[in-house]
Amino acid sequence: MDGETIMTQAKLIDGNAFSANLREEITARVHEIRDFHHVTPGLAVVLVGEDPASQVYVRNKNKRAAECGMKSFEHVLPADTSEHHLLNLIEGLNDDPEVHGILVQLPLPKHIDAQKVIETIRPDKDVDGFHPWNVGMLASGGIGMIPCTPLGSLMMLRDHLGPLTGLKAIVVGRSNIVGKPMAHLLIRESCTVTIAHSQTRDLPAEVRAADIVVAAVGRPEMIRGDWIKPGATVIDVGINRIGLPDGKSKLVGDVKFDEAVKVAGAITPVPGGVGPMTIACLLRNTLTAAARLHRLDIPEANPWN
Ligand SMILES: NC(=O)C1=CN([C@@H]2O[C@H](COP(=O)(O)OP(=O)(O)OC[C@H]3O[C@@H](n4cnc5c(N)ncnc54)[C@H](OP(=O)(O)O)[C@@H]3O)[C@@H](O)[C@H]2O)C=CC1
Ligand SMILES: Nc1nc(=O)c2c([nH]1)NC[C@@H]1CN(c3ccc(C(=O)N[C@@H](CCC(=O)O)C(=O)O)cc3)C=[N+]21
Ligand SMILES: [Mg+2]
Repeated sequence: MDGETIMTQAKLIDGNAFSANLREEITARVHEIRDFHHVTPGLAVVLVGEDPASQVYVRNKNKRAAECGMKSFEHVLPADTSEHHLLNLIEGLNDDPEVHGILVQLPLPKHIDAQKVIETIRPDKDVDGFHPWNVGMLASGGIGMIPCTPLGSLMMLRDHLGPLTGLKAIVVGRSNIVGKPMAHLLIRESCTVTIAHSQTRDLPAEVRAADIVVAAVGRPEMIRGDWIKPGATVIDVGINRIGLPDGKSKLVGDVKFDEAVKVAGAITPVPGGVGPMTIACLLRNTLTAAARLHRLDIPEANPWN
């Protein structure tokens, strides 16, 4: 390297470390409500079909739930499960006093109407925050369940940047599970928010204007280093498994990390960024649901409502 080249390196936002702290706080609260109120938060995870990636997430969730002292209930159903059967299962979980949080892993097989499934979950047990009641609460400023991935992303942004007031943010992706709720959270934080998607004209120029970039596209390494404004904060939500020439595979985000890390002020890695925060926020939402269902007056872990 010649002496005149100034090499900068973005700060890595460590989702593993942040989520470990959050889980520690959650564990303390779980023990507290177990000892003082005799309530053990319970999370039910429903997986339909045998998508191997989903199975990994479900295993992670169960493991982390147990570490935090929560109960977890796993329902793995075959891919040809009928919609009727799935709705009945959810109604049972809605009525089960041991279950405080219900998560149905998406995507669902095509013969099942995912929206109908989401609308069947009791809003106060909807720890994903996908039920229209919770969507509306977030959009209109009420207190509902905040979707886990956007919440985890916001916690990392606030930890790194402090107040986000007045910053220009772009969310690339407009899905109901990541892009739209993320945009709502950033509006609530008084950012000036752009939402980009597949029909956006000149995406690189839109990204270049932003102080905060949230990438939730599902296209491996699509966002390049020279799209990033120098010093910007980059949250890479993408989880893409790509094949390598040697036949193995690895996880990459939606941002070309090796390029972006030289331009950004801070960036989340994949893995070890948003993914672990998503799981920690799921447990946080389950604790919150248990406290609300039992009308317990306990402080929330890392409150953002
Ligand atoms: N870390 C975590 O915990 C989680 C990670 N993920 C990951 O995040 C990524 C996004 O997930 P999700 O929101 O469910 O994905 P979806 O496929 O539901 O949405 C993708 C969005 O990206 C937009 N898009 C697609 N191609 C382009 C393009 N070329 N330029 C601009 N925008 C584009 C789509 O636009 P349009 O609407 O026009 O089609 C759409 O709005 C995935 O990699 C997923 O695996 C998801 C959930 C949790
Ligand atoms: N109803 C529903 N809610 C979801 O929140 C939901 C969903 N369906 N369907 C699938 C996506 C994806 N998702 C992830 C969660 C954790 C990691 C995670 O823990 N990732 C780790 C490790 C990943 C690995 O090594 O495989 C990391 O990025 O470091 C990733 C992805 C939740 N999703
Ligand atoms: Mg999707």
